[in-house]
Amino acid sequence: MAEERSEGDKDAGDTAALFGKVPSYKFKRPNAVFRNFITQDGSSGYPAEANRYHLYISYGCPWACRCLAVRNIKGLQDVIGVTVVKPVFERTRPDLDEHMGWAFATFENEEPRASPDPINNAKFIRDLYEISDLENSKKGRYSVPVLWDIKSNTIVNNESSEIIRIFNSEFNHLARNPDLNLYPVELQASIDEVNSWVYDDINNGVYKVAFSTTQEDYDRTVNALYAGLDRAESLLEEHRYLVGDILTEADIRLFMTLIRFDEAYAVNFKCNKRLIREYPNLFNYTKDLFQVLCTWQDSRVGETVDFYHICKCYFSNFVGLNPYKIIPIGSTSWVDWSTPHNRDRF
Ligand SMILES: N[C@@H](CCC(=O)N[C@@H](CS)C(=O)NCC(=O)O)C(=O)O
Repeated sequence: MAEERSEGDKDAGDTAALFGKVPSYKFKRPNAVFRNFITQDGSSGYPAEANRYHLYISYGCPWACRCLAVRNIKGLQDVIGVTVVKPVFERTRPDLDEHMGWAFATFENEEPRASPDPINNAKFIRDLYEISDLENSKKGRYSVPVLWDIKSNTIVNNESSEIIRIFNSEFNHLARNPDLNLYPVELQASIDEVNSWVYDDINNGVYKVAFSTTQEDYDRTVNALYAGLDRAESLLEEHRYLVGDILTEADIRLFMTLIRFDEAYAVNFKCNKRLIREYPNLFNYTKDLFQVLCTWQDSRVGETVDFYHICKCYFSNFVGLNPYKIIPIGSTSWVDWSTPHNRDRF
């Protein structure tokens, strides 16, 4: 069930490139460490049970939001709980080291839509990694999403591409939408193929652009990003979704990058050759996805998009890119993702 080559495995590397410091080397996304699977039959040691697992996310993070979107669209809201962290990093061990990371709200309403941790009463995502595996956690990357097993008190998986597959296939006996299959067998090869270039050029591509430290690197990565967007634009000329006419995980994965693009990536990440709202197909597709996901069986995936969290997260946490943490005025006020689109012509 795992992706043969998971995204985390592809780009092993250093963590300082991600946040805070200005890196002097090429951007590499570090490996996710926890890679266990939950299975319906329990054969993996982690059986799919209601209210046993908990998902920790940030609304800023596109990787975490894909997990939230799949959990919602499958109708697992009453089966898998969710806690949202605050959008801005904090010092996690002020007396010990310099680490800045995801923090839980200390009380309800401290920050809109962020909450205290109801499961572990942790203060930081870092605490969850240290409870699970202190030695490995010393490598120092404490990312979201985190899928937590309440019963054995550990992180089960922190790789979004795997968590969405777990939610898609392993909880069907508990899901409100068991028949929705975002990774059907007959489309798996096509989905994998699309995921591969969408990940390299677009999902992860925007980060490669942002963390380029030479003009040469920037030129190369930004050209790859726009080649990827152009490729998606022309695919969407022929079909409603990326892999034909049915919604798959490939769409949810692309959507989470597109919806952040004009606000965050075009500005803070220097991805400004063309905005998503200037691409006829990508713009309408993003609206379509937003609307389909919002209304599908009350999945309320639209609630996974929170521009307050997105802007606070992107403009505050990448200190090397935006040292004064100014949040630019942006355009969310005029882009209404719920306005008509032309995608139902297919
Ligand atoms: N491979 C991971 C990547 C997740 C990831 O990069 N999350 C970022 C937020 S967008 C994070 O939590 N970074 C915090 C840190 O690295 O300390 C996945 O797809 O699940």
